[in-house]
Amino acid sequence: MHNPRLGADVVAAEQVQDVAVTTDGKVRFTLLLDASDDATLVREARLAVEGVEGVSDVRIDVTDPAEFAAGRDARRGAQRAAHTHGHTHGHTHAAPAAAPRGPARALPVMDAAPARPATPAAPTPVAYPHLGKIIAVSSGKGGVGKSTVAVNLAAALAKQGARVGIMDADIYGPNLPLMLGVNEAPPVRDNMIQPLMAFGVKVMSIGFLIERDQPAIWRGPIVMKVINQFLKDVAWGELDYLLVDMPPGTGDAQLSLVQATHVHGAIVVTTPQAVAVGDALRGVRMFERTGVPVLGIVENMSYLENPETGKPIAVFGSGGGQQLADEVQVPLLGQVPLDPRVVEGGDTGRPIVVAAPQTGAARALTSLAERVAERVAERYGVPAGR
Ligand SMILES: Nc1ncnc2c1ncn2[C@@H]1O[C@H](COP(=O)(O)OP(=O)(O)OP(=O)(O)O)[C@@H](O)[C@H]1O
Repeated sequence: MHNPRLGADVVAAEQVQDVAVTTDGKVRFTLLLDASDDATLVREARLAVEGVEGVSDVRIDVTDPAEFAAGRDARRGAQRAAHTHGHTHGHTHAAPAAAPRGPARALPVMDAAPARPATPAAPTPVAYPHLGKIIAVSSGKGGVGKSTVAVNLAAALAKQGARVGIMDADIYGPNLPLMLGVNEAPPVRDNMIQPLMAFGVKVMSIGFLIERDQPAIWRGPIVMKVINQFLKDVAWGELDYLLVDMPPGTGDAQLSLVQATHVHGAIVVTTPQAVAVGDALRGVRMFERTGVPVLGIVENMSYLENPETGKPIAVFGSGGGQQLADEVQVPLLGQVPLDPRVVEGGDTGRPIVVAAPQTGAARALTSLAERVAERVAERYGVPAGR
């Protein structure tokens, strides 16, 4: 497998580490992925290994090369310390052979303990074909209107006849209940959590399960559990799209989602200011590094419409979304104007595409939904039954 950045094979370039194989064909390895590495390497590596005869399962831990090196040094230090403690038993210890950094240090066939128990292997993503295309709506920083875009996109896709679900993975600030005007404990039937319905969209939020004022004491591992449970234990039925409203930034939830399932695409929301665009760029890179195709950029709060002429007034500068889209070579899927009715829609639980569909903002969000459906169809074909 060739890495275009290095002009070399990934194995020769020592990007593949800690290879372990079980007798029943499970393969696990660490892939060292530099920030500037090609986005598709993870998926290519998975496909390449899956294509090998006898391989039944592939787990890839994607790690930053610097982090990997730091972790290795720490492990070596610990190994040395362990070997220098006083021994009363009679055998001699071989010096802790500093593991030769040969290319792709293949461990022998391994059925017992993992080589590096301190770093749990990334779980193998589970496919949920009945959920349709899973699309993460993300942003580099908070407050750019990511949840607003997500709920309006969901409602607009449903209006266009698609079967749509939306869930949030934001344990710190779940916005869906307020923005979609639904907030009650979801019923449980046959051990499955029943999603709530709003504007033709099936909704599941952490906000349904926690008290509004409860402190956000949940951290990392809980995110993974919640995401898995929402994917597995919610009675979504057959969907065309499942939108996931991600927390801002590039943290646990993003990683948890891509480890939990195959994410078909990401939409990155930004505002026109350069600073928001810089954060968004990091968001895009994160998805690329984990093999999730970025479907495109949405520029929100792009401009204000002059109430008399309808002409755009650039309040926060202009061109940021396009600049980001050009830089990462994905389309700018839409530009949504600033409109106080968007806020009202969010606060009253009636998304603007439903409450005031004739407004410029609603029209921009509706055409955004069309563009997203087109992008998904270009990549994966038109959903069955549509
Ligand atoms: N196009 C718009 N015009 C006017 N107000 C908007 C627009 N988009 C979003 N807003 C408002 O901006 C605020 C932040 O939006 P939202 O909660 O969707 O952002 P977010 O990026 O999801 O933030 P966080 O992830 O931090 O919760 C909300 O009050 C929302 O109503």
